[in-house]
Amino acid sequence: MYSTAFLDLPPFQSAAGTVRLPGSKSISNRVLLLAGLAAGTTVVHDLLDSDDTRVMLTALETLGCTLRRDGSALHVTGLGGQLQQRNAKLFLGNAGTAMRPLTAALAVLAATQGGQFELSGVARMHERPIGDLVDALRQLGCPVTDLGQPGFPPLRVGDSGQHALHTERTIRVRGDVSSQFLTALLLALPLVTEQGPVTIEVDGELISKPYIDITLGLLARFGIEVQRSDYQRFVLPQGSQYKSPGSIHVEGDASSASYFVALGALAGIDQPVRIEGVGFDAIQGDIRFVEAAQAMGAAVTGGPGWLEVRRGAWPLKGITLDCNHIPDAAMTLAVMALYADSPTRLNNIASWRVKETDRIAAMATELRKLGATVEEGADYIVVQPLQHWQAATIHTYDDHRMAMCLSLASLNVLAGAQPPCTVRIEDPKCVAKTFPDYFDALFSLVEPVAGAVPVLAIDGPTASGKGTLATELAERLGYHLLDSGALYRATALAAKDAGIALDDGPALAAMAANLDLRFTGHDVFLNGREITHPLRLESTGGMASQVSVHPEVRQALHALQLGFRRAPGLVADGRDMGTVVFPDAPLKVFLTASAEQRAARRYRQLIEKGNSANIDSLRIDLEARDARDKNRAVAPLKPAEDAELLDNSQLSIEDSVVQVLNWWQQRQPF
Ligand SMILES: O=C(O)C1=C[C@@H](OP(=O)(O)O)[C@@H](O)[C@H](O)C1
Ligand SMILES: C=C(OP(=O)(O)O)C(=O)O
Repeated sequence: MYSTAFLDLPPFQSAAGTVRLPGSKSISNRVLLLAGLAAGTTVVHDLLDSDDTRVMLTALETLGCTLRRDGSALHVTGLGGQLQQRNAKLFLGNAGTAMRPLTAALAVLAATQGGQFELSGVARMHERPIGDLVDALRQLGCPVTDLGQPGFPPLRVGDSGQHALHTERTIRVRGDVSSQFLTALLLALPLVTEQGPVTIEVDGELISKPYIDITLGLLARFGIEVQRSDYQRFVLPQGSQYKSPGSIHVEGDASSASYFVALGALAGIDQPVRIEGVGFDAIQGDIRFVEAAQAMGAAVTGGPGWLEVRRGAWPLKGITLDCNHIPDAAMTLAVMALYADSPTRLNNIASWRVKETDRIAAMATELRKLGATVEEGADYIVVQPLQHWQAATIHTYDDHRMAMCLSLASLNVLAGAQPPCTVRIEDPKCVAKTFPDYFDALFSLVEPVAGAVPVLAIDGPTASGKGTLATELAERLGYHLLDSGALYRATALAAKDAGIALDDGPALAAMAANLDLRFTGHDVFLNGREITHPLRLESTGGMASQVSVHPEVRQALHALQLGFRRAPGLVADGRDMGTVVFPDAPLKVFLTASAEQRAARRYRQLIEKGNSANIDSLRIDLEARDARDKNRAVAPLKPAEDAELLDNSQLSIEDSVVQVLNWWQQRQPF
């Protein structure tokens, strides 16, 4: 996951390959609640692991459910309808699928068994309506107290007393703000069917109907057959009991699939984008996003549990569509619309305004930053095709779908953007709500425009602090890191293992070309053996300096180094990154510090690690190494002509990082 302040997406020109989707949020949280209410153990396979499911899991544990992980399966032992905790405070983040159903279930349990629960979330959750559900629960006789603004969380359900509920009454619930209120009642009211059937009627036109089908389908898996008349009247039979199906599989998230369906439609030019985990047999209504994408031109094939998407019509075709049945996935159409030949109008999407953010306003604002012409109304949005693209910083409003949708703007070169534009996504970690690894999945499929993956080259002499600076920069930018010195050090260690003399250039080069080197986080493996510690030894550094004087060795490692240049970008640390390996790097920094300072730093490092050291001999070694690096025939250590010089003798690490990030920012088009 990218926890950076922003993530710059370089322009991409094609996409191909396979993505395996994380589990459906809507199914995961329903299954968790049903398993938590049922008696016995339910084994849940392929559960979504994200912010929204984590808040549900924490809530269930707080309430006394037992959770046990077993590989990719989760064993949930439920309450069997009996409260174990009568008092708890639950924090539910911004998960509508946790807040609404838990409110209903706990309101009913607290009222009938005596208890009191407080449910709260993030600030935005406290702006998302829940009043229609609260009204329905009050009709039933459940005590519900507004702890903030009436009609919005936080709420207290129950008052510790026991109450007879009016289950004989028809419970009326409005359905035109969110279908989750009806879902919440359907999931909770089987708890009170002992005396007779319970009837729910919907007031107003129900929105997002396919989500009710998910609810009814999963209730059926847990042994409860709801009788439904249209989407208007629902009867829970007398004596309904949650019966665990024993084990249950969560299909991949169909809303998350929409980004990759769009990717295939835009950029699956020679090869398709294959999506695994969700297919035409999906129980999620958002699978019908595929029809909308096809109407815009996508070429889609599929079967049970898979889809393959290629570019069909190009440019895409503008469409007018009532999107009420696919409220979440429809956002993706708004970005696809930029690549169309005519305007796209998405109708009946008023619910966008009460989701993670006001999505109609947010979408219009951010698409306009890219240069688009957008018209918004109370319940619709019209997006014009985009000809004159602008690089933009996209604000994401803590809305996962804003981040994922707008990432598709990075394919602008396909719509003729000249030059192709970088798209900056602010707060990329907001995707953690439903798809923590979204950007990794995206990067595994897309091919950047040639030369468009940016490199930030940091060169400098030994002990100048390059490694620390480069690591920190890579972390702040979300970029890959190339510690090119480590390649030379590993070559030296491999030579030692193989008994190759350090002055035998050709033999060293032959070996370096086939180096079996693996970087895993901070650990390094050579031929399967961990070399993280030996790699850092002073003696290894000395050998590396000898190995690196051979032109053949440098040549052999060149290709290996170029391979590190992958999306979204690279911070390359070494001695010839800016001069030889990445001469087109948009920013080259030559880092220095006085020999005295560098010797002192190295001395402190060694002493801290419990090694003995002599500062004078360290300084002599360091100066000898500088001389060797500066005077070697091939790729001598020197600043590139266009390098920024940074002497960090008197700077803290943070000062240096800020300085380099400022230079980096000056080179951005934003
Ligand atoms: O029941 C569900 O799982 C959901 C219903 C939809 O909400 P609305 O009914 O509020 O449109 C959808 O937007 C949300 O992401 C998930
Ligand atoms: C509306 C959404 O979430 P929630 O389940 O919180 O309503 C969404 O995921 O797009």
